[in-house]
Amino acid sequence: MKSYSMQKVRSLRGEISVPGDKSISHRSIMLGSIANGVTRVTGFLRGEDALATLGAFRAMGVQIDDDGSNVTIHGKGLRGLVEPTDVLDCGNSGTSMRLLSGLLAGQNFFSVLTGDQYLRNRPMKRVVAPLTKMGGRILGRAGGEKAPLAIVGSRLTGIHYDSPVSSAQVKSAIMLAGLYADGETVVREPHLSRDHSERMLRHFGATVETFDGGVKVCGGTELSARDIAVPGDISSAAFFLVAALIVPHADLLIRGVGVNPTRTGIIDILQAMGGRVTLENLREESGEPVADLHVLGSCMKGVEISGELVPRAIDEFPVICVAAAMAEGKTVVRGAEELRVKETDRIAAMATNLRQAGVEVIEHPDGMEIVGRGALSGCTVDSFGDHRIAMSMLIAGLVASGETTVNDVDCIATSFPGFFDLLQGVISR
Ligand SMILES: O=C(O)C1=C[C@@H](OP(=O)(O)O)[C@@H](O)[C@H](O)C1
Ligand SMILES: C=C(OP(=O)(O)O)C(=O)O
Repeated sequence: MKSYSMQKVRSLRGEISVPGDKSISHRSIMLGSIANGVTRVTGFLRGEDALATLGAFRAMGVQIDDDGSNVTIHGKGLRGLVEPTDVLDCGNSGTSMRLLSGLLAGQNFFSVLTGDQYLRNRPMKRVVAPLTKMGGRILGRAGGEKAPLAIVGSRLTGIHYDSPVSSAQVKSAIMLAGLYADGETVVREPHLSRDHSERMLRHFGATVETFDGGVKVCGGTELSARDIAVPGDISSAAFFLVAALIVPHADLLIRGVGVNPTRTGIIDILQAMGGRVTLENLREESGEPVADLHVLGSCMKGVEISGELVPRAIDEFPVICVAAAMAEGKTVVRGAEELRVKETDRIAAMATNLRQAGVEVIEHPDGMEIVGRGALSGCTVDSFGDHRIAMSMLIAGLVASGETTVNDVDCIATSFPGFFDLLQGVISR
């Protein structure tokens, strides 16, 4: 297992672009594969998670070419996938496993989904239960809670489902199953989660109706291939946003970042903390808003985060914790119990690691309190096998005294290939 050590930096400046959005990359392969015609994807994220999705569709008979620039998907239509001859390995990717569960539940073949030690420990009943209500037949370990999941493709019927969690993976799994179901499928959620599936389905010509609190899809409609330009991932940009805010006098421009309002909680939170982040050159590509983000070193203060902001910033909490530790005053996060069921328990992991860096952290079942002290001490910490914990602690290392070592950093490749080079390119010591 590789470790990486970071020393305190003197400054951070430059112009960068971050790799493509992970959520949109997964969905481009899924919808491109079941559409009629050829879908060309630019900006596809070649991280392990999205590549796991790509591998799964190749294993179901879809021709997907990658010339290093464009990914070209030769769509097979709604009913064109074929039974895979082996289990489908989703690696570390919850998005692959949960969305695939929905898509596979309505096929006319058998399939098995598995993943790495972290993914096999994450909750799957949240998709298995509603898919079973639709007529899906899915078995898994621990009574269907854990992968491997064995899926016997079945005839599905649309349902009206009130999801207890604000989760785009749950919502998307049910919507994808809904494409194969008789009648209409409606999903409601407590707060709006990312809506990339809704947007991309519409881009591919599906009838998708969104209303306050939910979404409706109708089964049986064929999709038409459409080209997709994947914007930069705001969840990857988040590490650079926080880096530039906490390094004194930093000045950074991040070009071409997806700024879908269901994903911009990080910007709202950092601005509320006093962070100088501005959106420039706002435009739209493939049905998704995109902008350049300009960020300047800032003095920040603690804030309270809860409610609808939580799903809008769900993957950014580890690095928000670093911003909070460098701010003045207390930051309180509540209503974020979902953080406990990500690649690792992100509340426990960040509490443990920030305490190592000298920060006072109080844990709650659904969140945490971080007492900002505007300074961090160098330390040695673990990634807990979680890419976002690894990158967050390396960002902390930019401003910590002495040296910060993060153990087990290979996981960064799941979402952010090129992270180290990009960071090295903007810092100076
Ligand atoms: O649908 C998606 O692409 C994702 C949804 C979120 O998960 P949940 O739906 O579990 O909140 C997020 O954490 C994950 O990184 C990607
Ligand atoms: C939670 C994440 O992804 P997934 O659920 O797809 O593993 C993430 O990327 O932070």
